[in-house]
Amino acid sequence: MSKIKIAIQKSGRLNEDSVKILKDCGISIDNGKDQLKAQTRNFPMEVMFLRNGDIPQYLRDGVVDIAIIGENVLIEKGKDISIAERLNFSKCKVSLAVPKDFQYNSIEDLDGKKIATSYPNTVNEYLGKKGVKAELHQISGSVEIAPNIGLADAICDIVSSGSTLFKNNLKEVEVMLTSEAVLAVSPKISDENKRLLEKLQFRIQAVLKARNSKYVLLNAPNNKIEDIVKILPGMRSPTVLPLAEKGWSSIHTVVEKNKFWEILDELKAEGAEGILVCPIEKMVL
Ligand SMILES: Nc1ncnc2c1ncn2[C@@H]1O[C@H](COP(=O)(O)OP(=O)(O)OP(=O)(O)O)[C@@H](O)[C@H]1O
Ligand SMILES: O=P(O)(O)OC[C@H]1O[C@H](OP(=O)(O)OP(=O)(O)O)[C@H](O)[C@@H]1O
Ligand SMILES: [Mg+2]
Repeated sequence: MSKIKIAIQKSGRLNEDSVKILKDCGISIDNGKDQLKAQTRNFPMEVMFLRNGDIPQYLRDGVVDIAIIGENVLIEKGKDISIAERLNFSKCKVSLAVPKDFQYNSIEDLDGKKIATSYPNTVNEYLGKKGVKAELHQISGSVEIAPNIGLADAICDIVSSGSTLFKNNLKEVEVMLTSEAVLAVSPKISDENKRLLEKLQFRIQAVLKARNSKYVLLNAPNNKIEDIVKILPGMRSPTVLPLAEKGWSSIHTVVEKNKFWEILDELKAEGAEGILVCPIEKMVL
């Protein structure tokens, strides 16, 4: 039987969440630590632990069938590689930044300047579109230090909380792109492994929907059910069950995680009591 080969980052920002999402899909990796390759239980899959930056080439060559990778890396050097799922973790921006005292008004201010970056293609494309010419210095890490040691006038790198920029006395002036972890697919994947990919995608979607939802249970007097049901969304519609106490019911439904607090206030105003909010493990619509 065929096995689908997946690449995940060996160590770094994506590693832990990549292992976690596979685990939540019921796929556990056998002794992954310090190995280049590992087998899995419960799914015909082989895991390769690779550097994030090397993964586009492995996908292109068909050495691996699929990979969990930062979208920014695909934009930089894997535009020919397709994305099957967006995974909603490792969210970040790729931005241009300059020293705080740089009088920055527009992108034209970078014309003729030196920019240090690990993302030369992304910067060149962005500047090209704006008609700006700059001199690029490609470095592979600690990019934010470059202006302070006189290597460059500006930088382009990943920004998340902004604390690395802050610590290096820099300010973000242009957001070139936003990124998150994605499931990418080799153009050389076989038909047999495409079917395994579909199975995996089905599981990932169930996990992501569940992560984004809460199961809500509450009690309400029967004369309030209609008003409460109007507030509540549901997968089809909320479940209403009678309580042992006459005149009262229990209402159950699924609510989107980021809408939950708002709905809670409305529910209380309508007389809901004993509200419980529970995590959902998997969700199939
Ligand atoms: N501060 C951050 N916050 C959120 N996501 C980030 C952050 N830094 C990086 N990422 C995302 O995680 C990916 C991996 O980053 P990480 O720094 O672990 O590896 P790397 O040095 O880019 O790659 P390699 O595995 O090739 O050494 C990045 O491509 C980006 O998508
Ligand atoms: O806006 P922030 O929240 O500060 O995050 C941004 C920083 O995070 C990443 O580096 P990382 O910590 O992965 O170190 P690395 O340079 O060794 O990859 C990135 O290269 C930035 O330097
Ligand atoms: Mg990094």
